[in-house]
Amino acid sequence: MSHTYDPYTNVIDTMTKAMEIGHIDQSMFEILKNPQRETKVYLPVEMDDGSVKVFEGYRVQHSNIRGPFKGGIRYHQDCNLNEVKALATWMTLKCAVADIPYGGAKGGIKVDPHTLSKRELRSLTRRYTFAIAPIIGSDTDIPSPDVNTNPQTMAWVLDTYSQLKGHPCPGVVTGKPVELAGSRGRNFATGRGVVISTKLLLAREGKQLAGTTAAIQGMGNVGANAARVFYHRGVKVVAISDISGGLFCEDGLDIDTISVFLEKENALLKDYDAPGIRHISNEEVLTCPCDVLVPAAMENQITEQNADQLRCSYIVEAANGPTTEEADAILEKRGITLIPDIFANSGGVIVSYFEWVQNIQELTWDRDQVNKMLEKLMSRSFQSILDVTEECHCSFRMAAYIVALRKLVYTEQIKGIFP
Ligand SMILES: NC(=O)C1=CN([C@@H]2O[C@H](COP(=O)(O)OP(=O)(O)OC[C@H]3O[C@@H](n4cnc5c(N)ncnc54)[C@H](O)[C@@H]3O)[C@@H](O)[C@H]2O)C=CC1
Ligand SMILES: O=C(O)CCC(=O)C(=O)O
Repeated sequence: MSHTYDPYTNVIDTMTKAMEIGHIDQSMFEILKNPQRETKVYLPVEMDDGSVKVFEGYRVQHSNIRGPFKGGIRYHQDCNLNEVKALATWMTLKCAVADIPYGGAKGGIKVDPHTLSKRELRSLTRRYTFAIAPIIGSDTDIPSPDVNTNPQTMAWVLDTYSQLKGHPCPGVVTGKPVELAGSRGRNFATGRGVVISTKLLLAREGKQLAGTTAAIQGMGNVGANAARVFYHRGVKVVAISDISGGLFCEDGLDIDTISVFLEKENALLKDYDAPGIRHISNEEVLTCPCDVLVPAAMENQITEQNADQLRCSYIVEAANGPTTEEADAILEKRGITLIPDIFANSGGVIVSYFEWVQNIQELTWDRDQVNKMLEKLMSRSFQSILDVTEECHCSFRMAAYIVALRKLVYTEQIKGIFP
């Protein structure tokens, strides 16, 4: 039966199932069911025409059981508290799966940033930073980019926060420009991690990246960088899309040329053309024939409405929460193997961790060192997920949740919350 999609219900239901399958102490669940803190702020901004507009913003701090709160900031017209709660919860689970010493948080502002000038966007970001400044900091809560935010946004957050404190505070955000103490490799990291996840999955089945076909929904930071790394590793990227629609080419798209086109301001795929390319809808990108489907846009894209029509063998979730619970069940029945978001897109937060470590130690690592360490950490956490699929005879999603929940429960127990 179809119902209104609620990402927070999705994550809580999935956690509930994982607690049962993984035989995890249920008493802990009451703690993880609710975020530790939900902050809602109202942000007045003077617009370019002299009027004043008030925007709604959020920062949800789900858990700091395993370390400081950590997670991105999203600007989107549909952003709301429930979505941010789900995203914050996924961060807690993701950092536990990756085995990095962070908890989970997420922030957002309900705004379509494409309707604002650069000055308005900067004012809004500064207002938001002032509003959440009392609850963020290098050892408390460390934001980073997410949908419609980027290194420029992080530079504004960093500058505002540092002015408030009266000294440079590079460790307060990650995903900063390299010139402002950002890490080499962070911008590519989530996309690179998606490719590492795909490689690990295929290797387990005796297959290789080269020669595989992929379709990617969303050509932003994550999707576009995954597409580039795939392309350079010999993957045939047959379909891609952005908010304006999709492109398809059976022989594989020229991702380098398309990437150059997308770097122009306000570039949209609907305006791209080249011989042999067919313009298709966003829905068709999801259902086109390919080996690996990579949803890299928003939540709620693979649903009970289209799960039956997918023509891929594997799904690698680059976005957070792209698959609904109902769709998950259909995919499992159909034998489509899915690598879940809390592992597949963990490359971003893993390299954020490296950035923070470099900031604290006042060191800089080179790109090779970052990429090597990223691959090492992801291989290690993939193995821990694989072990649980074998122990509990469950899907990769269930196994990843079990890995995370066991660590969270154990940490809580050794800290001594329970008698
Ligand atoms: N930026 C990061 O480091 C990380 C991002 N993620 C997740 O990855 C996903 C994408 O994030 P970013 O690439 O950073 O965002 P972005 O803002 O850079 O790009 C989003 C892309 O998706 C497209 N898009 C938006 N709605 C769409 C729709 N309905 N259909 C098709 N395309 C659509 C946009 O046109 C754009 O190409 C989100 O779920 C985010 O939470 C996860 C981990 C880290
Ligand atoms: O890099 C980070 O801190 C987190 C990125 C993020 O928001 C995510 O993984 O969903």
